[in-house]
Amino acid sequence: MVTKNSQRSNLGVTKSMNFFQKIIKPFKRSSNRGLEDDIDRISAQEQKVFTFQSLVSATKDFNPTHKLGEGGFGPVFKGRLPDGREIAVKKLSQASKQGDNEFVNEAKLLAKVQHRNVVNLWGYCTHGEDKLLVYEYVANESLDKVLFKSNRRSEIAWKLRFEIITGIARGLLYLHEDAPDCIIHRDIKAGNILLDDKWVPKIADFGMARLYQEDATHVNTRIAGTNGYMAPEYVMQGVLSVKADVFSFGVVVLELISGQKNSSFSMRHADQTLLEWVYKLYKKGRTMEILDSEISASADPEQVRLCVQIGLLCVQGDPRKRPTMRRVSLLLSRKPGHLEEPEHPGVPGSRHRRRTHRPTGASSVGTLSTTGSRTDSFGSNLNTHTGGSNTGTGKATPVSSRTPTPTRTHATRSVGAASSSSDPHGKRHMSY
Ligand SMILES: Nc1ncnc2c1ncn2[C@@H]1O[C@H](COP(=O)(O)OP(=O)(O)OP(=O)(O)O)[C@@H](O)[C@H]1O
Repeated sequence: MVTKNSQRSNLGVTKSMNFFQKIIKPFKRSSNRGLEDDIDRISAQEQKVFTFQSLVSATKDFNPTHKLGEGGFGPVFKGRLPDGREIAVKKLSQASKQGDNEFVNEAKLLAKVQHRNVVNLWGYCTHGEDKLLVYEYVANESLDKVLFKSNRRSEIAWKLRFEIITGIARGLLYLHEDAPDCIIHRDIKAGNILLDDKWVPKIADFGMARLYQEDATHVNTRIAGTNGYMAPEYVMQGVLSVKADVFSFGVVVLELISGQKNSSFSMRHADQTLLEWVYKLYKKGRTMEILDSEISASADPEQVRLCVQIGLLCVQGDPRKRPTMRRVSLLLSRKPGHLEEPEHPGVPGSRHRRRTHRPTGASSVGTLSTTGSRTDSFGSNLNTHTGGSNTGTGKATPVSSRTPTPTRTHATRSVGAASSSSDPHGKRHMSY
């Protein structure tokens, strides 16, 4: 039996429920929507996807006043995200013929490459024909501008230069041995070292070869290196290994010490390169004469000598003799006991290279091709298998026995004789 009292109290419950629902209803709806928005945002962040509209807003519609410059891969714009973070947006030129899916897959992989000494890729965007990469913005200029194109050279005193050398070494070691997918940069040069507001060096443009695969008809001269920094074996025979990056690193080290640009040094002194000049002075025991006169007062002679010796070890003609980046980092981080004597430096190559003949089934790297005969003991020839992993056994796969693939190439880690170490992780691919 329903009493008046119970009716009244039921009414009270219903009334208060209605009241409660009224209060929470709009809140519930908006909180659901908020939740959905959050999930969308978080998943976009996870996927590292930027909408085109967000990049248009961030760069004020790619306003020319926001343009930081234009390199071989296309223009770069400075932008600011709604959360205040500054970004550098690289609009890739159409030369990247990749399809959207392939681009997205490669960009996702590159976005996992995160280190204090590399320019971190925060995400990407595809919009019609456009493909864009979104990087952290690095506030100071690139090393080449500070060192060669301004009168700011003296701002980077010796201590700073030593720290820059150490930072680049760490970044390269990470790319070679510790990144999720092992990366051979192929274009280490002063212009690809960006400096942040605390002068921390960050390696830019890593992994671009993944986004700019060339095909049989399209010769991509941009991705494979720059004048004055390229290892001779890469230029002449198309043999690519981590040791090619070590060579380029050595050139940057010697440029940092001397304050002289290798390519313009050769123009001024027709008969020798910066590397040969350094080598001769080193051999004569006149190492301190190599040092940039602008910073001689600030220099620690012992550190200068160490860096010259490391630089010269890195630019040796024979890649087997060059140290790995792990060894370089170790040498820089403590006083070396015994450091071997560097041999004569190799002749650095330029961008204008000879295209060698490609044997059937071999895959090309940049503008160069592998040759079946170059399965050197230093071991870093191409491995064109896409699915298999580098086992770290150090055995270079003969080019002729490999499965050709037009889209992706991997190289085996350099593990041969004297100087190379095996892949500590054993299972990582080589990427360019
Ligand atoms: N993440 C970044 N933060 C700040 N500036 C950047 C960033 N990335 C690139 N830049 C600047 O944008 C300009 C163009 O850079 P980009 O790397 O595309 O070409 P480049 O280094 O000038 O030439 P190249 O393509 O021959 O290497 C340069 O001035 C570079 O310093």
